[in-house]
Amino acid sequence: MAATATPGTQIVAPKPCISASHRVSRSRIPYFGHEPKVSFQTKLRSLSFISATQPFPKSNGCDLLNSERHVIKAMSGSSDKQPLPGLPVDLRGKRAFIAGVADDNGYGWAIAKSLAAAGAEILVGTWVPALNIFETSLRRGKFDESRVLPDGSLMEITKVYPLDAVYDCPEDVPEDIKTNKRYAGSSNWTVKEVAETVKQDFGTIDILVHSLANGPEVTKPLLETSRYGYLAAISASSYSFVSLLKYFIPIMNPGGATISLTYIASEKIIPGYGGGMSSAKSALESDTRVLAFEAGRKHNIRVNTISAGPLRSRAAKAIGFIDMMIDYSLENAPLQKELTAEEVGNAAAFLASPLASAITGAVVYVDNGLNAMGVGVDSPVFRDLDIPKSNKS
Ligand SMILES: NC(=O)c1ccc[n+]([C@@H]2O[C@H](COP(=O)([O-])OP(=O)(O)OC[C@H]3O[C@@H](n4cnc5c(N)ncnc54)[C@H](O)[C@@H]3O)[C@@H](O)[C@H]2O)c1
Repeated sequence: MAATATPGTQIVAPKPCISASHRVSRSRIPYFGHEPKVSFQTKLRSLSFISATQPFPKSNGCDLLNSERHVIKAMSGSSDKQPLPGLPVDLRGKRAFIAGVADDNGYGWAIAKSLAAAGAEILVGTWVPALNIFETSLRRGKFDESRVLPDGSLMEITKVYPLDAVYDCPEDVPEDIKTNKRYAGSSNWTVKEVAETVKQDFGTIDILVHSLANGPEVTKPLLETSRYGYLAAISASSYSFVSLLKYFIPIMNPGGATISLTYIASEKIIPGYGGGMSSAKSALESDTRVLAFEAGRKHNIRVNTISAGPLRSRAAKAIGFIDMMIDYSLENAPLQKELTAEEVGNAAAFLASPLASAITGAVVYVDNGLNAMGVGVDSPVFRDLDIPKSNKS
């Protein structure tokens, strides 16, 4: 089991048994459609209002049998799953694992929210050095404002797993990382171990999201990038996706979907996006096609990547020129508006849903159309051209 606490809760238990903070709206009751292999006790423990160290409350007049009946109903999928009107992105009964969530500013968080809004149960994988602060912030309610879903309920994260996607299994972890104090207190965080723990906890998942990247020399031009920096960028930003699929596909239900995040620097020159990160994104896109074939044929799993426009995330701010890229997009993209993380989240929810059942091996651009431009129309050479400006009404 992962050595982390489980923030949030998913189940509506009978009122006398839980505090108000544990109550969630009816729309957040999960459907455990595919997981009968897990024991009832394990399921109870995995539900976050009962932590692994806290026994199920027996005092204060709780009707335990009633509670159990209630939980069993939620887990059995026998809840009244009514068809929604229209053509909705309906992910009720699906479980998603999102790798690369460590705050509420990035694409991973936005994708988690959109998947949750569509009804999916949310598990996240958080980089070990960022785990403590993320869990503490979650617990203290620092993210509560950004947890609000369109229906007014709060996004619930059923479990946070420590993860370092640069390591596949314990044998790969070097001594200096094993003894690093930022890793002390966490265990089972290599990709293989996380997949095994998710399997123990929940049996299966339906959606896998890779929203992580790292390039230690990203601020250096490619010509000045070391072999170490280049390979580290590929390892953290590209191979990590291959590794996640390798270990998670065996616990994914057929018909499932996987999504990663890429950037236009994979195919066009973006000065400033260095350190081998452009190469890493090219590899990620190429792998998306090959993995789509392999995962599609063998497991009926779809593999897509979203080429997202610029967002002021923590990782992007570290590169140092994100505001320039946002300004450039505002000036030059067909749609003259700032891209929101939610727009990428919603595209991911669509791609993960049955509505996208024939889409695989694709690079899907969610960037206000910037990728389609052949020139930057804000260049002074175009000053005499009558270029339409958006009507920002
Ligand atoms: N922000 C942008 O402008 C932009 C544009 C296009 C694509 N993207 C891509 O979106 C994805 C998410 O990035 P973001 O910009 O939302 O920033 P972010 O900081 O929210 O996400 C990056 C995450 O990667 C995690 N991470 C780093 N190394 C890791 C490792 N070894 N194991 C596990 N997790 C690790 C970090 O802790 C962080 O949570 C990345 O793939 C990024 O390249 C971002």
